[in-house]
Amino acid sequence: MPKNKRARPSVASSSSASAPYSLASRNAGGGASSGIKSHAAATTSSSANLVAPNTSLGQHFLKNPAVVTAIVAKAAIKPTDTVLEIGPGTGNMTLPLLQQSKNVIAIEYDPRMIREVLKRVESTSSERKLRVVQGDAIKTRFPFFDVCVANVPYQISSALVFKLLAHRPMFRCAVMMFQEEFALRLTARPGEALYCRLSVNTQLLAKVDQLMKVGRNNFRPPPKVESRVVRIELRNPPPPVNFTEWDGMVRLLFNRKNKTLRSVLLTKPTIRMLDENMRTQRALNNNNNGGNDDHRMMEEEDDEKSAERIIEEVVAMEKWKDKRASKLDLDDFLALLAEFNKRGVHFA
Ligand SMILES: C[S@@+](CC[C@H](N)C(=O)[O-])C[C@H]1O[C@@H](n2cnc3c(N)ncnc32)[C@H](O)[C@@H]1O
Repeated sequence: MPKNKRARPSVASSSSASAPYSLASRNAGGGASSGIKSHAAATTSSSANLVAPNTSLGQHFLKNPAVVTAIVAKAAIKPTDTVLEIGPGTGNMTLPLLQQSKNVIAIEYDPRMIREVLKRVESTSSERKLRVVQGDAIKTRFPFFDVCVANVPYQISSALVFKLLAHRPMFRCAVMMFQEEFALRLTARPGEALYCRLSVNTQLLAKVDQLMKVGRNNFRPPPKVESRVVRIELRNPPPPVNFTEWDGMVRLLFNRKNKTLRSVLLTKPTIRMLDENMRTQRALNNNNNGGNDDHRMMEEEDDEKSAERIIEEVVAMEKWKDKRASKLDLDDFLALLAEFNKRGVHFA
């Protein structure tokens, strides 16, 4: 796996995090509506692109206008849309996004970049449509948006995907650039080498499409790895599953994805953790169902069994015997979780 050398930025001080910047507010009342420059010209000739990139912040700017145009087209932005852009940098993608949308809210960590992107819209018809928030996108509360577009440092990819999967209200889609291997993990299928916890969690909550490959030389400076653009659309309605518990189970099973379920689940620490969860769950059930005799009888039967015995029973079933996480699909994981829950075993 290619290692990304860029470090995640340290968190901005709370006083500076999430501070909105807007030329519109600084310049209210002034400025002609000259319209933004053609994007090709803006990308290749803007002084913004002369700002020294800080690669420790993942600053690899898209320098090929054709790629920018293709990404913006894939986002299918409507004139009524609010677009959330993560990491606008010098604004190479921000400008065409502004042209197509009602407004753009951009979250950028580096104040130098914020100055550049604001400079590029100053005195244009887009000026009032742009709001830039300074902060770490992972720690900043997202505003309402219809479409998210992002070309971010690859080391925040995972946190960003999980943040988007959990975001409500649901948005129409997110079009995101990722390191190639990360993008392929999002859509990996059972049995493929890249199939992992990220794959099943993402596919449980969203539909992901691979849109295009983007070579290293489309960036300034070129990153060490190839990139891909994907579209993420949240499943609506979301699946009826407790995600914390689902992720608890999936995380355990993918720790050693090529081992049998039996050998992954029947370890001392796992049994201890599941026994603890069972005790908590039983205590809660007893409180909640104090007057329900049928339920109490079922609980008493379950009470006799330890997590270890229940795991033994489940992994011995024909459906789960000798199975490994690396070969199970979403329906298998859902069925496995339901089987454990039915027997009182919980993963969170
Ligand atoms: C790969 S550059 C992309 C810039 C621009 N979108 C483009 O395509 O040319 C990533 C941008 O994200 C910003 N950034 C890095 N970490 C960030 C974070 N945690 N939150 C918000 N922005 C971040 C960087 O400063 C940089 O401007």
